[in-house]
Amino acid sequence: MASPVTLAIAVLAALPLLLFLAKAAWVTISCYYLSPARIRRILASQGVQGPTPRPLVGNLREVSALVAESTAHDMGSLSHDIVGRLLPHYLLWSKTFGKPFVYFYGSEPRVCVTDAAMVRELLSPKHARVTGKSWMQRQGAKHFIGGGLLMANGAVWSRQRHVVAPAFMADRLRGRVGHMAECARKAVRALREAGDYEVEIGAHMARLAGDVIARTEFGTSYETGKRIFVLIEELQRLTAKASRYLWVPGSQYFPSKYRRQIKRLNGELEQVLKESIQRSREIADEGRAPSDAACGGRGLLGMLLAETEKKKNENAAGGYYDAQTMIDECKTFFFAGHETSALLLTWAIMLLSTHPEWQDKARAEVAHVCGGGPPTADHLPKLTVLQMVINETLRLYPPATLLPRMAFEDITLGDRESGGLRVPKGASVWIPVLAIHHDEAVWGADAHEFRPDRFAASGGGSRPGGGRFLPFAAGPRNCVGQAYAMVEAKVVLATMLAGFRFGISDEYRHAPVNVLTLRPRHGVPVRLLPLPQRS
Ligand code: HEM
Repeated sequence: MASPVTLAIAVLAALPLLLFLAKAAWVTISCYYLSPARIRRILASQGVQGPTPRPLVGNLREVSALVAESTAHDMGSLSHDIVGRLLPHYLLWSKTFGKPFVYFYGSEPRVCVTDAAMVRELLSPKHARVTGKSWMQRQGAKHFIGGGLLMANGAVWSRQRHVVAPAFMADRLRGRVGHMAECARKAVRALREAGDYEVEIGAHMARLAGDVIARTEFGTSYETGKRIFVLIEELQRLTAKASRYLWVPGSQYFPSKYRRQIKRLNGELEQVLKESIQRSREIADEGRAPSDAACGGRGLLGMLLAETEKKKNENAAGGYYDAQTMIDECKTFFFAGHETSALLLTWAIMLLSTHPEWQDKARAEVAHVCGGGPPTADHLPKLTVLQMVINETLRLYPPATLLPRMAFEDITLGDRESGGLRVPKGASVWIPVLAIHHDEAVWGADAHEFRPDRFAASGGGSRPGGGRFLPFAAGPRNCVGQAYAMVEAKVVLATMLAGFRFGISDEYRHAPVNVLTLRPRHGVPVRLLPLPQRS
């Protein structure tokens, strides 16, 4: 039997481990039980109710079951009334518990807010530093975009935003229009030469949007960057699978087949990006970069390289653009600048194919403004019908259907005296953009119809919904690529309209689904009728 001295030594030796385990247990209980329960109580005291959450899993099972049921089949008709299909839990719970209501995504409380004034306030500069992306979101995106701008928070986000934002200013965008038009012309030429009567346009738009971002921001092409896009897409798919159990405490450390695959693919992606960045750096160092190429020129990669150079010259320690941040930022922009734009173009072509009267109007405007030539920076503001079509597409089919913001401090939305909403630290506010865009109280009885002229009063502008048009979010943390995306959409759609008449294929099955972004489950097959081209 051990003597009391030996026992005391053993206890002392094990003390750090015991303390560590006790701390881990306390943090787990606090994160997964005490804090969510506290937030639920505070919200309930203000009348904010919701479905009863189960321990750990919250209301995840209900959300999954409702969405699985509503999206089990294609839509019977080509209706744009898609809120019940994509956000069935929102419809059910807002009806049952009123607005706002709260549900639990695992142990993360999500307060669903639609009130226009509260949404505006939440997205305003007032809360920009004290709200951001939650642990769950960051963990979910960690392996395919890492700590780039989209997932950064607080002071780090602010600095990163400050560095990249100038790359997307209006004066710099003018220089991109020629490249975008060239990419679009190449795509139209390839489609005409292939002679395909019927094509799945989504795949072509994804490739074209990839070509545009690769060329304008990274000084490369879709073909060269192809491996990057393929890897990001694959990583996104695997990460979504691996994240299904993030609600289980410590699950991020469990070994799984997905995690092994993610590690391997992420390693490959980072290697490809490192080589590409190194190549650009060498070209810039040798002064071989053409004046308008990405490196050393106007593109994002050029700005990031300049930033790291600046840090090196200043000999600054802990600069925000170290090698890993640079790689994460490249991943972020390859991802964010590609998929959403491709979806906007795809849905716009679906809507124009099914509304020939708007297709004719938009084509007539393109012919009138561009005179049969490629669209230029000076033409774009004059394409107001096209602008209305793009806005109406983004209203009906916003690629990002939900906007999440976690409160890192207690915040109050609205006037506390007159019934403002106190959002406790640790709660996420979710803005259901899709539901707001389809709200009849905002847009009228025809809210689910494709009626681009509702944007006519503002000359194709974006404000008829009184600040409730949010495809790019709003405030300081809005989409940094918004102007870029609009320029790109106009250039591509103008070129497509000049190249073809399009109609929806009999094979088209209307089945919008929300897989991180709002996409057509079976793609969008269209019939293309080539139009005569100016020689
Ligand atoms: C139709 C096309 C696009 C749509 C609908 C769209 C939508 C959005 C939305 C809603 C956000 C806010 C997300 C959030 O905070 O949760 C966002 C952020 C962002 N977008 Fe876009 N986007 C589009 C195109 C682009 C393009 C072309 C780029 C890059 C060239 C881009 C880069 C980004 C980045 C980096 C952020 C994070 C900004 C920040 O947190 O400061 N997006 N986008």
